[in-house]
Amino acid sequence: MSERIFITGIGTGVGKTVTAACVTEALQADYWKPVQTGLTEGTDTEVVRSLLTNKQSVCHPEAYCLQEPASPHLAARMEDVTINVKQVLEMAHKIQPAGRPLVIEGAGGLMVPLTEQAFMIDLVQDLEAKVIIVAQNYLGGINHALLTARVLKQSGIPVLGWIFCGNTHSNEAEIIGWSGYPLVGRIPYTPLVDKAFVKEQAEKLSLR
Ligand SMILES: Nc1ncnc2c1ncn2[C@@H]1O[C@H](COP(=O)(O)OP(=O)(O)OP(=O)(O)O)[C@@H](O)[C@H]1O
Ligand SMILES: C[C@H](N)[C@H](N)CCCCCC(=O)O
Ligand SMILES: [Mg+2]
Repeated sequence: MSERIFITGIGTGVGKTVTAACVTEALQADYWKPVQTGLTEGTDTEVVRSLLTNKQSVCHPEAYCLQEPASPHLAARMEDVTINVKQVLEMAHKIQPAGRPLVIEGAGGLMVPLTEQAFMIDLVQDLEAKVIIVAQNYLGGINHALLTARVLKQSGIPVLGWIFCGNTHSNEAEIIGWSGYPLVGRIPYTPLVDKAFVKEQAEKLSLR
């Protein structure tokens, strides 16, 4: 099986999609967001597709698209949809490009319920993916970052390291030091997230 890289975050809105675009561009990988919640502002898949320069990468359709901007299990409950994890895994197998990595973006953080029985972290385990954790600097972020790191460590999931999105801050050294996971990269704040920015950031990531 080709490599699967799961992009998680210390929470929602921390820059997972922008980071996923940079990682996808850097590896000329394919991109997949299995479960999208919240559709009014467009989907993460559309955003990533619009940010890639290389011609190889394919952005695959979601397994589930749910209207409500909420945790997948709640959005599914509201729309009377059953998220079938087995189907998600079968789809991952079907779309995985031969010889190329698949970058997979979660919804929210790792302890977000995906179904009434399973969390996002359970999907990471089932997918046998390696994880990149996206962190952002805000008051309370050290706690969110280290909780994420601890749950990954306790689950024995392989972690490639941290990508910090937004302005640099001394919290980064704390998060790296306490977690023991390395720095994969920094994606600085920009007034305009566009293809040129993503390409430039992709070249700076330490992914190998
Ligand atoms: N480096 C950056 N510079 C400027 N804006 C950014 C940067 N990174 C992310 N953003 C913006 O911040 C917002 C949240 O980022 P993003 O959509 O990547 O978060 P997310 O973690 O993927 O959220 P979700 O949990 O909804 O998937 C977006 O409007 C995005 O364009
Ligand atoms: C709608 C949002 N942008 C994300 N797609 C889903 C975030 C779920 C977060 C749930 C939670 O941690 O409370
Ligand atoms: Mg996103």
